[in-house]
Amino acid sequence: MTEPRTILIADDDRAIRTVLSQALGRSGYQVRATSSAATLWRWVEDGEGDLVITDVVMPDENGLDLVPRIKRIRPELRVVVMSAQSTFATAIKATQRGAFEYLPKPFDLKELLAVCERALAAPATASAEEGEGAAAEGERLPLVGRSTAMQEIYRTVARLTTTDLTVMVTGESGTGKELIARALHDYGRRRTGPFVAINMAAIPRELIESELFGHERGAFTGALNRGVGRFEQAAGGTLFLDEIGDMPPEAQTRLLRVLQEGEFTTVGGRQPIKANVRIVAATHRDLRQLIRQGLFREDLFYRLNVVPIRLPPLRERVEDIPLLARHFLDRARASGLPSKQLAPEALERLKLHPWPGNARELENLMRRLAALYPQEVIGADAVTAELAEAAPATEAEAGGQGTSLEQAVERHLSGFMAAHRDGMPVRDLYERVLAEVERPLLRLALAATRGNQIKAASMLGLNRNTLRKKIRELELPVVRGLP
Ligand SMILES: Nc1ncnc2c1ncn2[C@@H]1O[C@H](COP(=O)(O)OP(=O)(O)OP(=O)(O)O)[C@@H](O)[C@H]1O
Repeated sequence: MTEPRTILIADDDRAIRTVLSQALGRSGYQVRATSSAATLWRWVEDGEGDLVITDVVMPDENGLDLVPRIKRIRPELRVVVMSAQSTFATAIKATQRGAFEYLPKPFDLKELLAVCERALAAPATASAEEGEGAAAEGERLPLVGRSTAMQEIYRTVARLTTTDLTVMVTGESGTGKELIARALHDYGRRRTGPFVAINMAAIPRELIESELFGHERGAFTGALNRGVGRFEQAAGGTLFLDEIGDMPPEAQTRLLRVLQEGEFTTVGGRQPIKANVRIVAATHRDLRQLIRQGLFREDLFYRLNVVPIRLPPLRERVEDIPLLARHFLDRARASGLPSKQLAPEALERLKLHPWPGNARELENLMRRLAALYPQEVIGADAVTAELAEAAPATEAEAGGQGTSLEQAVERHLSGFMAAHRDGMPVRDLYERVLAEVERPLLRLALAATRGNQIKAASMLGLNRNTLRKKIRELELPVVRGLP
């Protein structure tokens, strides 16, 4: 029999001390619990305990301030921080000050037990976590929302700030994917380096490789000088590959090679250059489906999807709406718009909306309300009116059931427009949008005819050669005999 391990608990809430002591005791641990930071500190100084679980807000001292002090005198002693102030700032602070894990309250006892087990099992590294003393502890952190889903994301982001792992952020348009990428950079190891973003959907396909990797003079028509690519610009920092699902196949192959070999060459160049970037990729598309359709390389997916972060749509975390709305009104005021409040009924109204454009749609709505409505307190009517104003035609107005496809397309397109409003080359929008429709249409027709192009062409009412040409242009996979 090995000696039972001792866990030190500090929390000023007696009920929590009791519940934790019982649960940990039942699992075979020895427990000492106190309501004060001072007592915990004395125990630690005396060399007691194999693990610490501490609350943040205690009457005599903030638990977060205690963590670095504990790490200084007993670097091997793991500290788990729990807090009811479940903000992004708490998650980041806990991690950067050297906590082993951060648990937003309320948490599941099973989860706590799992954390304790991990904390006691993992070999102790004597060095304090690297973030300690980091410049960016972030009092004015940009990520808002306290839903369970967001808290899980904060914990993941906080943990990832001490690593250089590749991250894949997925979520609908406007859910905050870029914001997460920035948070990973701003609070990560590479925060003093550059943050460079590139949006695959906003750059003409034929230029993506040279944008990413740079080009030599004369590498292609129009390349009058050597061009530095984003990989080189981001050296020492973070490279954000936005809308990665829109990356053309050749660029995918090249990117895969860079990830495998850790170096790249410019377009037209021979000299390998060391890649020194942390990669964060993002997409609103379903990459697994793109893989099935032959449009995204599976091997590249696994290289990028090292740590996946899924951002839930706003309609799945309506409890975040009041805080977010407040945050966006504050931002509107900071940009010179009048100060506004939302009446409780207005907030209730906001919670009923489906938010196809997510946080971005809410942000735009708050700006409009701040700009257009004279009253200081915004009521439910104003919200309803503005939501109706901005919405695509409703089913009833547009004539019932038959228009649902049109609505779906319109919603998709408005998301597309919103997503690219900052950097979309507007010249070929018509073509691009038609291609968006063409691709699934042709794919489905080919699937329905088991890849028989003659039948598919006749089904579509297209000339066979036209279909063949389109298949080539749209880079559709040619598969025969599909079920
Ligand atoms: N949790 C959040 N807290 C505060 N602001 C947020 C949050 N989520 C999103 N936002 C804000 O909403 C807007 C849209 O976010 P962002 O651009 O990061 O979304 P995205 O998912 O990258 O969108 P797209 O896929 O369309 O590029 C930004 O102004 C961002 O600051």
